[in-house]
Amino acid sequence: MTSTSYSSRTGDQPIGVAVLGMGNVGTEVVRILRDRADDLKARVGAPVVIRGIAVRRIEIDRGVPEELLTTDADALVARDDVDIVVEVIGGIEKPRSLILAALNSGKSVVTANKALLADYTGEIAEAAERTRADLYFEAAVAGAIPVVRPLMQSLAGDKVNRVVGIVNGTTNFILSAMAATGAGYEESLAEASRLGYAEADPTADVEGYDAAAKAAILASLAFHTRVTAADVYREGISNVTAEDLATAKALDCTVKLLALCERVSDEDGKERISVRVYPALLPLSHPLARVDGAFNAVVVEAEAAGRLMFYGQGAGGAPTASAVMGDLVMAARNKFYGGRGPGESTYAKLPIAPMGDTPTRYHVNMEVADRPGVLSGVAAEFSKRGVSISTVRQEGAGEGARLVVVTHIAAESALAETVAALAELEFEVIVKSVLRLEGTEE
Ligand SMILES: NC(=O)c1ccc[n+]([C@@H]2O[C@H](COP(=O)([O-])OP(=O)(O)OC[C@H]3O[C@@H](n4cnc5c(N)ncnc54)[C@H](O)[C@@H]3O)[C@@H](O)[C@H]2O)c1
Ligand SMILES: N[C@@H](CCO)C(=O)O
Ligand code: NA
Repeated sequence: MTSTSYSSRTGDQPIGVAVLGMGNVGTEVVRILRDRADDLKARVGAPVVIRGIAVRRIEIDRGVPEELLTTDADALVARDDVDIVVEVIGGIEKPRSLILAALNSGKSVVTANKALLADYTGEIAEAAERTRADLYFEAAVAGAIPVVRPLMQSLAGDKVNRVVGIVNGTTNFILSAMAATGAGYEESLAEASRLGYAEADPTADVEGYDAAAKAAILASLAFHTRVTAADVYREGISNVTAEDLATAKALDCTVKLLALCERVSDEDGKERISVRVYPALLPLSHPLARVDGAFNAVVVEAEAAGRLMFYGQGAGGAPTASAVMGDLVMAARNKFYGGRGPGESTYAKLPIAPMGDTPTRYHVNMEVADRPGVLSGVAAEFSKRGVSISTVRQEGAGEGARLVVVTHIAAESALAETVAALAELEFEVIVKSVLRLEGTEE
């Protein structure tokens, strides 16, 4: 006979919450907790009460009673009247020890910290399993957009084959501004920081680390396999030029920083997973091409469900707080009624495919001398390595003519070898840029 555990709480006993960090996200979480206290009580079954808010400096006026503020996050987490810990500090070491302390003592944790989850997913998930504590992190991927819960729960009975998304608001904001108005990279980044989208260190955004952490989380959920940030191939947007965007426009494409998670087969037909983040050309007809500004979108392809698309605000204090609050209500209900949210699922343990085996299409932009034999010489280098050419376009004539080759699907390693060989040709070929082309079938 199985036993069922019910909470012994009554509706008079509040659920105690500790909020760690009062920056962009924490400020909005605290505001909603205070402004919506009656609704939250009705939705949970018991009052949800802030026991304390950990901040770095008390003296700043934050519009909350001063007695709620503390600089001692460890002591706040350890309080007996704290049932749920909301971590919105960011960073790695401090939140790691606070989250582990909370989980080890059976407290529920809600976090928006994708960097931490992607690096320490094993340690944190195992701590939650040991004490059967709740660990919720909807805000960690694509801000307000429900995507963690759909993968973990709604699609738990389906087989997910592919997840492709724009999951970083800052870089999407920058690329959209550069494409639409020709705005500069630096000024767009400064604006994204001012609007509260960028990480404390925006290198995490522009170099793709933030998107890679989110890709690791998405792939873990989609493929029931533990994937960490180190498993994700990553390129950021710092090398994307105004010329790349102009090229994209001429091809009826745009450039987006994509997170791609997919099942791929090795030569023996065994299943592996490929998880990667890079800027890529995307046809304007693709649904992700129309996602602009700090908006994010995630397309999930599942065997029975087919294609699903999730779209919305992927960054910013209030949208992210919405996702945190959804998790907080879940965790509070579990405290009140008993029961537990879903834990980590890693049973499939699929291997990660090396980046060199990853199949993609490429757009190769070359400067060449327009002389007899050059085009056939270039084409020969592609065909020698099994990289099939889809289209070739020449622009200009004489020295410095442009040759633009678009390939069919080829392995990353074959393309890299081709580019290296082109540089060795006796006639002059300068590869100006190589952009991957996603969102097409061939
Ligand atoms: N801003 C967003 O759009 C967004 C979206 C999704 C997820 N996130 C994640 O949410 C987390 C918070 O992001 P944010 O934008 O609010 O960051 P933020 O830098 O605005 O806020 C963090 C706050 O925590 C405080 N803090 C740092 N160390 C502390 C400590 N030891 N004790 C108490 N307070 C401490 C800082 O002073 C700061 O006020 C990060 O993990 C981030 O990756 C942010
Ligand atoms: N810095 C992140 C915040 C949301 O996770 C972004 O720009 O998407
Ligand atoms: Na989300």
